[in-house]
Amino acid sequence: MSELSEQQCEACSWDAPHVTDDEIETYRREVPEWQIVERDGIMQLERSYKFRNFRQALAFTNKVGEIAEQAGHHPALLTEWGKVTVTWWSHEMKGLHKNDFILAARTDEVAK
Ligand SMILES: C[C@H](O)[C@H](O)[C@H]1CNC2=NC(N)=NC(=O)C2=N1
Repeated sequence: MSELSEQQCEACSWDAPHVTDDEIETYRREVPEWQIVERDGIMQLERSYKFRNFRQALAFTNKVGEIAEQAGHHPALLTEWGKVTVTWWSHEMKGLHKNDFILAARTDEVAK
């Protein structure tokens, strides 16, 4: 199986399957820096990246926006001076889907 970042996203739908605990364990090996958080009962994947200033943080934010548009799957982005927090989850199904782990892996790629 190819690396997560190279795999294709599926179309988002309300009835798509949530990732299982076993799948989470497998996927987390490729995105170990990401935390799983629960907000309002919704499981989310979250990581913060540090930068030297706001301009670099904003440039990264736009790169993440670009991969989101390419995939048709979008994160929550908090852009601050020297820091960007990226949170992925599947809005329509109110939880974590494999798409979120694929996009987290792609986010790590654009952070390099
Ligand atoms: C119509 C549009 O494709 C859908 O609303 C997409 C947009 N981007 C999305 N992004 C995320 N993270 N979850 C979704 O359910 C989702 N749905």
